[in-house]
Amino acid sequence: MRIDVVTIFPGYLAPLREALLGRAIDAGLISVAVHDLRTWTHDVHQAVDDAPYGGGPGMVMRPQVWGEALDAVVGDVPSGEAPPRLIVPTPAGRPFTQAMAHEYAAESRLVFACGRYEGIDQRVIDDAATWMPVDEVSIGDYVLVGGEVAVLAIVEAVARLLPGVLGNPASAEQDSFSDGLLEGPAYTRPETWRGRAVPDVLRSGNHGAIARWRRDRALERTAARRPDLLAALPPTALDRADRAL
Ligand SMILES: CN1CCN(Cc2ccc(Cn3ccc4ccc(-c5n[nH]c(N)c5C#N)cc43)cc2)CC1
Repeated sequence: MRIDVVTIFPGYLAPLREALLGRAIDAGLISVAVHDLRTWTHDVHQAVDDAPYGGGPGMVMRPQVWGEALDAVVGDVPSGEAPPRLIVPTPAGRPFTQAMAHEYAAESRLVFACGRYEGIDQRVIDDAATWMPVDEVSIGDYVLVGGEVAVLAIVEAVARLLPGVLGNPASAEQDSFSDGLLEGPAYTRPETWRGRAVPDVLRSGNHGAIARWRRDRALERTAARRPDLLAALPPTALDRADRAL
């Protein structure tokens, strides 16, 4: 997978080259190119923002700079080849979900536009949508200062789903949300730590009992922390034992 990121703060994306993602890049599983938006300014101040039409606080990112940047970064899409998907993080975006991470993992190329200030002139998104799929997404109901942190989160969520990136593919298969529930508590050695023992069932070797215990803890945690996920489960998702909990 090829990933391009356009931002006025390239250094914000440095963590993409660390650890697991860094190894995936070194292994050639993904390529990441980070582009400084100011490359496409033509004035001495390298201005990327201007006052909002209609008034209001803050500044809006200028369409001319973004238009030239996306034209250059996306480039000419060879005929017959699918254009990349453009992902624009924004507080007003569609909630980013694990299901979307799987959709994006199936793409051969993703381009990310990192806004700052009050966001990017809407005409940039509208123009881009005439020649490539565009998703305006949000990583959560809280307010950040720009799109870079969201790109780090989205790229990590997508890259870990790519074959060969995770050492243990089973981890991705047993993700939280993969069965619609939050995962339950996890334990490792020592058996007792600060007077707290690991639940006996986990040391019993009884795999059926362990699976049941884990399912029960996942259901309890989901009911307590994310009742919306429980309500969204199809009726067939809960068996008799689940309902007895
Ligand atoms: C008067 N009001 C009018 C509404 N604005 C709304 C607003 C507009 C931009 C910004 C800053 N910003 C700029 C680009 C950008 C991209 C993503 C995100 C982002 N935040 N939270 C997420 N989950 C995000 C994601 N993904 C924030 C961004 C903050 C708040 C506030 C002031």
